[in-house]
Amino acid sequence: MRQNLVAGNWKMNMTYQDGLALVSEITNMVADEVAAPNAPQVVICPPFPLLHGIGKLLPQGSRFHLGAQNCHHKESGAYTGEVSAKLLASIGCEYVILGHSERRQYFREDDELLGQKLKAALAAGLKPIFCVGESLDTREMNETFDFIGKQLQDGLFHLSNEEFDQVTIAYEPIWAIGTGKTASSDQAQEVHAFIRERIARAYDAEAALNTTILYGGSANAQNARELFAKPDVDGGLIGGASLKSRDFTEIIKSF
Ligand SMILES: O=C(CO)COP(=O)(O)O
Repeated sequence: MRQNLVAGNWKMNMTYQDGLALVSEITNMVADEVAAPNAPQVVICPPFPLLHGIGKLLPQGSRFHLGAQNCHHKESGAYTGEVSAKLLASIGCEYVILGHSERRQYFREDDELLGQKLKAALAAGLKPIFCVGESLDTREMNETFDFIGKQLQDGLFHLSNEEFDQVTIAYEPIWAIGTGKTASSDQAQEVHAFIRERIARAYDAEAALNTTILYGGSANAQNARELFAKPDVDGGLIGGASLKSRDFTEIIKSF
């Protein structure tokens, strides 16, 4: 189902104590607001050890949801140090980020592995937030659309219609992540519209209209409103600015 959504990807930041304090601040600041009709769903994606504690702080049945930043591709077994999708679901996780460029780059996650992770997440009842996005080189060579088309085709469009229904897509240009150099709202809109068109081709027009597509990459309290005003931008996947309660709350209110 297409919805306005803001997800905070904390990456490898925060201690347990700081994380709980941050979430308490955010839920208090957001609860003070009368929910606007287009108020977004909010997904908090902290590191694994914080998930359970933060889950307990999120008001039940509210617009706050819990998300993980990764999961293993097998259901269970001898995989020392790994975390299964099933375990995540059992502690109240609803979402999982997959295909983030940092995991593709630093942990060599390729389309085949991501395909298995998508299946494992979906089998456990988690909703994947699947990331795509081009490097600066790719953009400068005018290959952005080919590159993202291939990421979608090889990484995501093998899912069945029912499986694809559960997926949120995040467009995160690598050159904008953590650089303070955000894509312009027009650049974001252009790629989001392209993604929607490719979904229509791979599935159907209804699937394209129903897919939530987020923008990520140096989104902040100053630029969120302009980005979210674009017709194909349904919200954001926020890194740095999700670590500050005031900034993140401002972004949540930017619809
Ligand atoms: O990678 C991101 C979210 O997943 C974006 O990070 P920044 O918002 O820090 O650029």
